[in-house]
Amino acid sequence: MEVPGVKAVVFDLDGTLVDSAPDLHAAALAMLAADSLPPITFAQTRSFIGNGVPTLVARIMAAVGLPEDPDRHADMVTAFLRSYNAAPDNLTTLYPGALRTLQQLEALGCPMALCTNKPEAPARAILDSFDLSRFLPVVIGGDTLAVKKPDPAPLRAALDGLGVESCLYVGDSEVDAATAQASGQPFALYSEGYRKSPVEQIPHQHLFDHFDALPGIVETALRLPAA
Ligand SMILES: O=C(O)COP(=O)(O)O
Ligand SMILES: [Mg+2]
Repeated sequence: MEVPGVKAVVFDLDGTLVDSAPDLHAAALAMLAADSLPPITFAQTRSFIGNGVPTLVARIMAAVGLPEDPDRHADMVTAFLRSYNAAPDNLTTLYPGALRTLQQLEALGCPMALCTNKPEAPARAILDSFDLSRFLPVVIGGDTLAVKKPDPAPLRAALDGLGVESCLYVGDSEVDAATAQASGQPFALYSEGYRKSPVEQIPHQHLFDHFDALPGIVETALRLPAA
């Protein structure tokens, strides 16, 4: 494939390749029940996803009326991860066409990586469980570096891992758009994930609502002049 433009594709995970909200919600409910706290709704959990587990837990604590308390927060993050890491792929599903798209991009010789705010261990477990690890040799999780998205460092680390300078970043959220912008990389927005704002309000260069559209977008992006 001619690649005078961007050199690779980097994917977000939650709300992009996989619909993981049901397992995140199950872990949230287990964490709350263990502390005899009231449950939150699935819609609440879904709306709290995007900035990593510590922020997810802080948002859950606020939603059930707990005051800010760093020690309790640390304990609840531990409880959340104990439960989540035990079964991160139980209720999680791949979005339609995602596997086929990865296969097509691999056939085109396109290097690919993962850059997620989910901690690296459950992110890798989910990739293994769906047999996706073979497509994504580089995985940067929310705890891989000292900073998370929207800091540009995780996406830059993914590029370094692939040995390329530019990519199309594919994600579902405001955080992903800000990460791409901060890194100076073009962004493809998947509209069916966990975004909170209308798509018009999320900066993007490409937009798709089904993975079948992504290979065509990637071919176009790879031929554009580098960002
Ligand atoms: O764990 C999160 O909060 C979000 O993860 P993501 O970066 O894969 O969307
Ligand atoms: Mg996401």
